[in-house]
Amino acid sequence: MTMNLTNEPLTYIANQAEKALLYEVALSPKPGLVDRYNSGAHDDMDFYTFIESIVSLTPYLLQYVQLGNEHEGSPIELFDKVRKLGMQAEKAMLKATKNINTHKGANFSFAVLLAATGFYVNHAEQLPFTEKDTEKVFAYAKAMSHGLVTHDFANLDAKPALSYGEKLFLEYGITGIRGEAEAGYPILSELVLPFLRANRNRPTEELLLENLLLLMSEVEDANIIHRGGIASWQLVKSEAKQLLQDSKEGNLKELLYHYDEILIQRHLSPGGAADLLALGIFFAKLENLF
Ligand SMILES: CC(C)(COP(=O)(O)OP(=O)(O)OC[C@H]1O[C@@H](n2cnc3c(N)ncnc32)[C@H](O[C@H]2O[C@H](COP(=O)(O)OP(=O)(O)OP(=O)(O)O)[C@@H](O)[C@H]2O)[C@@H]1O)[C@@H](O)C(=O)NCCC(=O)NCCS
Ligand SMILES: Nc1ncnc2[nH]cnc12
Repeated sequence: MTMNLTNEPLTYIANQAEKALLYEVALSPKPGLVDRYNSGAHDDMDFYTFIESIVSLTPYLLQYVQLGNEHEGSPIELFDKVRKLGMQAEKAMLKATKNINTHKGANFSFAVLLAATGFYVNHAEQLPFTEKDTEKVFAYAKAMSHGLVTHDFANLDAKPALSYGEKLFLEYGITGIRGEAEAGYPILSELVLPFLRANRNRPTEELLLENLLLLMSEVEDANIIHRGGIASWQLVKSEAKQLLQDSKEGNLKELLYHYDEILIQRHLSPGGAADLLALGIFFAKLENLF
């Protein structure tokens, strides 16, 4: 029998997710992405669309944590509950953005990870998180998402309209955000969080911009692939790696302004990396890293 917490620590957890979404969109200059300076390679959304989107998702962030905290069944049963709530959140988001997809991927992952966090946290003293706490949440998220890829991508041939993610699975076997969830978010546990922990004393903006480049150099970003194909994605990955090297000269922002122009010209946007950056910020906040 689990002990359900009062709302205060649960609200605290949901607030860190809201902050993470705000930090991500405010971070500038981000190559190809919407930020404070421009709309990157997007002509249907801007900074304010993201503000509307985040405000529409905010009440759901707390509900995801509460759902997890009150849950008493299996991890798969929690996934089923949270998927339904996530669909309502997705509807609210699309209403607020006038049908623009700002945070479909982020909403999905925050739903899974906030529910897993809510399930894991039974004592207010568990906050702030240690590395071990974060790992336990990933393990639970993995159990929640067991079988997701097989389940979601079964019978695609019979579906009349396919999402970008579904098309990429059929064409290349790319599993996107579902694959990341089913594996327990290794990109966060093995790449993002070790980087943020090791560099916790650096200025936040610089740290997060570098973290975004690090993600762009590794993530199988379905957004870049659906817009530009595999060759464009490979090129972006190697360019991001090179930029990380070059920025050791202390000119990170200058390099990023320039690379933003390049990705705008190529009409490419690393939306998957942006979502993962927000998730990384959330756990960094729970661990009090900045
Ligand atoms: C499982 C769902 C959440 C999504 O399934 P669906 O098949 O509908 O969508 P996907 O195409 O698979 O993409 C989902 C979003 O995931 C992001 N993403 C892509 N690659 C990765 C990756 N490697 N790691 C992490 N995240 C990734 C990506 O989001 C970003 O892109 C958005 C813009 O995308 P898009 O609409 O394609 O826009 P444009 O390129 O601008 O398109 P055009 O204008 O050119 O047409 C941006 O917002 C970023 O967020 C993908 O969009 C869903 O089906 C589901 O289960 N929903 C249920 C509700 C729910 O979430 N429940 C709670 C959890 S169980
Ligand atoms: N800042 C951003 N710009 C474009 N797409 C995104 N998806 C998530 N964050 C984004």
